[in-house]
Amino acid sequence: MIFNSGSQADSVIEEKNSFEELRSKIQPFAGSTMLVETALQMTIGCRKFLVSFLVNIFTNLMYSACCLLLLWVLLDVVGIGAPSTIKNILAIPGYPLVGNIFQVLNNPALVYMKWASYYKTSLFQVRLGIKRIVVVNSYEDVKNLWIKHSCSNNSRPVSFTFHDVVSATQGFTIGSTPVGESYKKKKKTVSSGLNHRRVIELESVIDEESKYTIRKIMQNDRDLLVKPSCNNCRYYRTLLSDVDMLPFVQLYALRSSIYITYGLHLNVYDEDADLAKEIIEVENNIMKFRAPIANLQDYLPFLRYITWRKNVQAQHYRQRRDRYMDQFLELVKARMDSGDSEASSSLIGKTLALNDPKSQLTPAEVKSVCLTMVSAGLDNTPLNFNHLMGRLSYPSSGYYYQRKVFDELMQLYSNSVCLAWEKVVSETSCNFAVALIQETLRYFTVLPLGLPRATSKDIVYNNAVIPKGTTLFMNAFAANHDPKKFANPMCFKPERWLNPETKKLLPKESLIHFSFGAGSRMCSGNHLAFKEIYALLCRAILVFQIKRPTATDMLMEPDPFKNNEHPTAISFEPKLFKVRLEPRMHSDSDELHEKIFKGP
Ligand code: HEM
Repeated sequence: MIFNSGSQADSVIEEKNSFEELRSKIQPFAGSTMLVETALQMTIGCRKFLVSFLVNIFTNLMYSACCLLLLWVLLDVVGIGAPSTIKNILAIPGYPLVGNIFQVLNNPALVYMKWASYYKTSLFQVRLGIKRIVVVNSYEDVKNLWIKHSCSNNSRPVSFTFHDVVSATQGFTIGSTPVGESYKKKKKTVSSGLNHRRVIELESVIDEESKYTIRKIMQNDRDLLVKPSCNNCRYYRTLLSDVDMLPFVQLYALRSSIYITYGLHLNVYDEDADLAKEIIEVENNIMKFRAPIANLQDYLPFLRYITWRKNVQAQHYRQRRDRYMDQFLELVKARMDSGDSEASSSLIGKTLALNDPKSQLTPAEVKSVCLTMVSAGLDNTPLNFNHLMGRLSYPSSGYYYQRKVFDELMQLYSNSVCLAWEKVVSETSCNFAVALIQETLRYFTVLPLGLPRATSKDIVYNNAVIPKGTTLFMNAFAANHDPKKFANPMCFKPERWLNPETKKLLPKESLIHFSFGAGSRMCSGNHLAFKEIYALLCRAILVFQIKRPTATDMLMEPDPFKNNEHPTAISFEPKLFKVRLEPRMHSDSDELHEKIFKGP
């Protein structure tokens, strides 16, 4: 036998000695020498097998550990495959290979905000698997990087789940299209349909849709159907009078976008109810694939082969979406062919009829515009409105805000709810209502991390060069709650948008929030969203008193993070809450009641 080392030789000699000792002990008692020999051989065999087995395991473990160590050195220390660090910007410490990804899975905006405060810097970089991302937290840095550097900060990053799987057939929405010629054409089309002037022209749509929504809310509650002067529902309220406003507002936003886009009236409470439910469900689920962190496979590519369930889900929603998106497009084309004027004057109708080859969109670009229009405001507008309703249902502060809006409307419109009902669609003159909406947009910041940006050129900022192609996250929640800009930022205070003496709105430039983003890729639907919320809010306050729900556990939790049902989602998704609606009584409330039920 060849011994590898002295210690191994020693152990064999030791083993032999103990074997002789054992033999001498057994010998006197053994009936048969053969039997003893066999027993001894077996004992030694087992022992040898056990030792070699343990040595094998140990060797394999050592090999695996060495391989992992080597992999870590190559990938993390040497940096093969790892995104390179940007000099002069703090890099938040993370873990090998995955970086910071598992630290920011839940409520990433809150985690970033805490890091900004802990490391005393608004600007830092994180590593999410194979991607390096610069996160910007303060009001001032957001303003500088998004507005002053808007030409270099004007693209969108491309992700595997959203761009390659979900968007494979209908194309990307405009908000997720990287900058380029195609983006410019699509953006121009949507902007021309949603700019300030065009939104004023869309008054009739908002008038009809907000009236329809208020009527449906009233029809949903038997007590609200009675004329206000005969109504005594406040004496016998039950749990049934608590209402979840979100589905009504989602249908309001959906009907408005479908009409603006295709010139079609969806009968969302009757024959198109299933279709409406399908669109809301599918779009809501697709939004989840856009979440900046939830799709781990975007950052850890090897998961693309393991997390097949995510891909299957993404493909499933894509197919469901294809069905209704293709149907809408076919329908609008057929209506245009049959001379339907509403279809021809819709956004898509006008786009399809365009003859200028320069600005003409390809079929894929038309699909992308349709998709943007259907999906963009479907969640954000209703969620903001709903948050505001929750605020108004708080007994002292909320009731006070409603009184302020109502009194101002009465002062503006000759003390008539009927006149105010008409005017709130064409004018946005109620300062307190505007302030309430601005404060809701700021405080709630429905998209706390906005939509990610990608730099299209190098940006030199504070001694650092942020290279072209870097992903930037605007922590819009942190910037909107920056104490250097907003005094007492965690407090919901609509008055901050008003001049303390005149009670008029502050000039636009003096106070800005980032809930619609900023710069060249700011939300194209901001005028429409604002107008939709303003008209519905004023009309709701003219007709109802929004009260605390009868079930006390249904009162809204105002902190968006605590109230967030899906902390990994891209937008805040509040837990279910309700409000109670009582009819508002004013001198011409009965007349308004009749008006709401008249006509289409
Ligand atoms: C309260 C409601 C809404 C909120 C809070 C909101 C918020 C946002 C945000 C944060 C962005 C990213 C901006 C940036 O990167 O700077 C965005 C982009 C966009 N939004 Fe909205 N949005 C709302 C409603 C709407 C509506 C109703 C539409 C249209 C029907 C719309 C259309 C778009 C489009 C087209 C973009 C992409 C702009 C681009 O990339 O050039 N949004 N929105």
